[in-house]
Amino acid sequence: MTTKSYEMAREAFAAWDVDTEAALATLSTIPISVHCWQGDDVVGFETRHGSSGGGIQATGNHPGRARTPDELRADLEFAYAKIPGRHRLNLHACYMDTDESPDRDEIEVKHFQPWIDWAGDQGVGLDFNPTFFAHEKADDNLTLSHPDQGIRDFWIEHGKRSREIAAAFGRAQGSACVNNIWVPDGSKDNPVDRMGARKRLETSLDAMCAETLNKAEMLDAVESKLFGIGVEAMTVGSHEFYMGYAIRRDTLLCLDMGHFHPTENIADKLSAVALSVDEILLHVSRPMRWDSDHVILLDDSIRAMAQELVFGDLLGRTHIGLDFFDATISRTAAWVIGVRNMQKALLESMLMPQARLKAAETSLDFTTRLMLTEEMKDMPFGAVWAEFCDRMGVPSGAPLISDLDAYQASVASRG
Ligand SMILES: C[C@H](O)[C@H](O)[C@@H](O)C(=O)CO
Ligand SMILES: [Mn+2]
Repeated sequence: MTTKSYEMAREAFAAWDVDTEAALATLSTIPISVHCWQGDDVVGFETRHGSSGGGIQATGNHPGRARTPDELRADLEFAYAKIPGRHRLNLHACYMDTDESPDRDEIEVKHFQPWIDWAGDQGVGLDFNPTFFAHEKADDNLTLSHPDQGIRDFWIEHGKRSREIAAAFGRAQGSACVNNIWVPDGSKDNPVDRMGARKRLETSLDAMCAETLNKAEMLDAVESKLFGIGVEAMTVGSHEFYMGYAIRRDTLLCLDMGHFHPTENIADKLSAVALSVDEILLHVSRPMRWDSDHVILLDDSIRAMAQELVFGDLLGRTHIGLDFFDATISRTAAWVIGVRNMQKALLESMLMPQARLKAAETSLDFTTRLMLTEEMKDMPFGAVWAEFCDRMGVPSGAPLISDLDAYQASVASRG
């Protein structure tokens, strides 16, 4: 039964020609790809470990880190139950679930079979990522662009196998698995041969992706980065590098909100790159002074991103993934808060009087545009969101907080 506050909200939005029912129906169809690595601080489940973190690091020591695939799956099941709608899981190769100890160039579909089975049972679609960090052969902060052909070949093989695993995920689940390629390669100090490094990266990517796989099963994406810890002077896979690569090789382009200069508006990039690539992958994140990967808030940067997706009609060709990892708070709460904030931002954008705003802009009536956007801030979005949660059978408000607290208490004794 709909609440009185929702009925009032529905009428308030209708007065601006906004259909809340249509917005709720659309929101229920948008999957968010939930990143597995928030659950265990990007550690993974391999038995062999290297020292290289690739310049990414989860900080904090909150109790409850998932130590096994079973613990991670239990945490995910809890989190999904507190998030309205049906969503996906973004799995990294280092989260294999097997008694064997394959090196990265030896991974096979069988090492991920428990994830495929679980995802099928849960109705969760899987996305995938080769893992080019946390390995002794990545300790130079160079992988696919390493000057040593042997090291490049090792990582090319890892990438090939990852694509096959992603395709197997896609076949099993009946929807394309996005296979996102991020390599940490870069240079701490000023390099003298940027061109050499970039040519090597391009050649390696080409070798890795040489086999044409069915796009209905697997979609390659490439993720750029401005800089990382230890690679301050140059990242080989910069934005310009991958933008060009994605266009030349017809892959998805991944835009991570933490991978640009802090003054850049990442939302502004969506419409620009959408004219050159068919599909986009987003890593929605919250950089604070650097690529710190804080849990996303319902803040202006997320709202702007969501508004571009909705107003630019980009939802149909954008895969929304999250990328943050905070180990100072409950990891399950971090997932729930982050995914819900992304959904809230999308809902708010869908509830904007888009036609009126665009008409004002087209007629150069910037006063009306400004008045409208500011008036909208007083609209009862919360009542529509609460209705969505209610219809989807998930709690919000105080009951949600007590569920999150109770689950955290139940995992706090993990060693
Ligand atoms: C674990 C992910 O692959 C990683 O966060 C990557 O997407 C990235 O953003 C590195 O900074
Ligand atoms: Mn990322």
